[in-house]
Amino acid sequence: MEIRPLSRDEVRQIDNVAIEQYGITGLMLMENAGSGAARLVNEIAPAGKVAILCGKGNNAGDGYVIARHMELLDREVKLISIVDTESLTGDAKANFQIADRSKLPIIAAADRVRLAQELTSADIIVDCLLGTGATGSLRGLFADAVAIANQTDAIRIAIDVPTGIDCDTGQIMGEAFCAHETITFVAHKLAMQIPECHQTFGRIHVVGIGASKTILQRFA
Ligand SMILES: NC(=O)C1=CN([C@@H]2O[C@H](COP(=O)(O)OP(=O)(O)OC[C@H]3O[C@@H](n4cnc5c(N)ncnc54)[C@H](O)[C@@H]3O)[C@@H](O)[C@H]2O)[C@@H](O)CC1
Ligand SMILES: [K+]
Repeated sequence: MEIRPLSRDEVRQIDNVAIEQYGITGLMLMENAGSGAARLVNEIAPAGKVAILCGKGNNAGDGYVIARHMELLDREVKLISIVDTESLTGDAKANFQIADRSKLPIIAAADRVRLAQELTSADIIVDCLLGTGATGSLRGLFADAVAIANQTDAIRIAIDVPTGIDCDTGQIMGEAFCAHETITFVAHKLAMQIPECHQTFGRIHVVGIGASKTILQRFA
């Protein structure tokens, strides 16, 4: 089913309707998002070490799901959290805990030096720092992580939206993760229609999250 480009508010509406009116839980949506993204990452970059950069919100939650599915695809994968994982909440926390109990490598990178060490050894960097919940200029280590990732030779893959670009307006908030590929959920976001932004998004792929046709049809 073809969906038109969506605003931040519209994707939130879809998530909320699926969760509140249809009983498709946030965890189900995240599992579909993350497993679909993992399969695509594996297709886009079938060999090499994968580093998944994680922030604090549900975009990070996707990262923890992606890591679990990448491991099942026999990929060498590590998670790099730039926030204190104790501060995670909701579905992101749940998927962090699953990853942790599953003994996936989760590295706490609390400073620039550690971040640079961890990112320079990766062949593929997956950006799960910020998604549609990003507001304002990148703060603290978020800005450092984006800058360091952009300086590497790795294949850079953004999940949902590259960190640092506003998904509605395309405005760059300081520096944006310069993605070779973006795996976005449900449909393109408004900024993906803006020609000046194409360089930041790279090639765009759409992955469904399992919201049913009755939920999506008003956005067709
Ligand atoms: N149930 C759902 O709503 C689903 C959400 N999904 C994912 O969730 C994402 C949206 O999740 P959230 O709304 O939690 O948002 P984000 O994951 O974008 O995170 C927002 C959080 O990051 C921090 N933050 C915001 N702007 C910042 C800045 N400029 N610098 C540093 N920190 C900043 C704040 O703590 C904020 O609470 C989507 O992009 C998608 O990847 C998918 O898993 C599909 C299902
Ligand atoms: K992202």
